[in-house]
Amino acid sequence: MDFIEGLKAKAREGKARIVLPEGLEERTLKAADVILAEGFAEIILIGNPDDIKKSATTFDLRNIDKAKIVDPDNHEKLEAYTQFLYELRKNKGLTMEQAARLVRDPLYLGPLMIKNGDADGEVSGAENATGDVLRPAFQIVKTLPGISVVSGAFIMILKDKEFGDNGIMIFADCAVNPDPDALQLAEIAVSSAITAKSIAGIDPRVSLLSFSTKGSAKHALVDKVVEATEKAKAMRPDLMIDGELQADASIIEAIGKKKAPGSKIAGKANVLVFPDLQSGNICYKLVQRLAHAEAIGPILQGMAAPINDLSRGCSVSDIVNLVVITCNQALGLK
Ligand SMILES: CC(C)(COP(=O)(O)OP(=O)(O)OC[C@H]1O[C@@H](n2cnc3c(N)ncnc32)[C@H](O)[C@@H]1OP(=O)(O)O)[C@@H](O)C(=O)NCCC(=O)NCCS
Ligand SMILES: CC(=O)OP(=O)(O)O
Repeated sequence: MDFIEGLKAKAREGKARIVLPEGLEERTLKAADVILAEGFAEIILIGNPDDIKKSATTFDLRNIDKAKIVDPDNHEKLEAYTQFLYELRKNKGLTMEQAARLVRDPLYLGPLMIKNGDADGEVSGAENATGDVLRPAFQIVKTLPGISVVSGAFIMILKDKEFGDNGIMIFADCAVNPDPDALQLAEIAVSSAITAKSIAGIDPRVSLLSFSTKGSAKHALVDKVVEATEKAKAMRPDLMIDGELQADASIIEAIGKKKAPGSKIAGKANVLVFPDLQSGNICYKLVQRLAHAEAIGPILQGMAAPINDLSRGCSVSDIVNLVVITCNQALGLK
């Protein structure tokens, strides 16, 4: 059984309730149809019910009637959620009028449903930018205890099975933190190791990437990665973490041996931690497009409930895959 089919089988056991706030978006609707046909999740679509039904007919989607549809302008919990949001955010200056407007925004409604126990997880971002998906999630669902920085990881499924574990690697942070400091980078490395084990099912070998390997270059940007590596090792001495390593030294055995002799990670890394969001986001997209890798994510690491983002460039199968991951996260938290 391949990786995704294995996760689908697990998801089927618990049938998590996944809310899709972009219920009128074409790829999202098509993905919902596939998921409902395969029966591994319950789907909640946010959007005007008549418009959703019209689109389902236009796209010839036969399973959408199995979804629960929530009209953001007219549902039984509108007032309760408005009051809830107001209470939650009034100390941040939110007024009742603003709360009443925000609860009609599907990107706020999804996290509100999760926080109130009406859904188990959310996937969105096929048409909205990442920041717009993240802000309501951060404000309403917040982070797991002990986590100060949420980050975005991709499970990369490479065509070349020689890399990672049978072609599976984790790349992070590719989505959230534009310029993490050393402590944040260390936390991202630890969270990525946890994602590798708990979601991808691989034993993490984490490399903190740089343009330098073990002192081959001197620069403040390199110092940050060196410090982050030390902090990550101190946070979790039980994990296999090393840095600073260049990309080739991380994944090519002969180069790892030459540039970082003695490193247990060099040449064998299956979790790549990028020094900032410029490098992480650029790199995952290049590997996805040039090497035709599947990129599943960004999976948000460290959220108190599974809320995951999509790239606006996603395909229907990318959405299905991320819903599978979200179901598995939700079942893991139950
Ligand atoms: C994540 C992001 C949306 C935060 O936006 P922001 O407007 O600067 O947010 P703020 O600093 O005002 O914080 C808003 C809330 O989110 C929380 N937050 C922000 N970043 C966070 C993080 N990485 N982890 C956890 N919480 C975070 C803040 O603590 C704050 O909570 P509060 O309002 O309850 O106090 C912003 O960093 C961003 O846009 N990142 C890049 C996203 C992107 O474009 N990625 C590329 C494509 S995937
Ligand atoms: C994850 C990501 O890069 O999202 P987008 O392509 O929508 O900016």
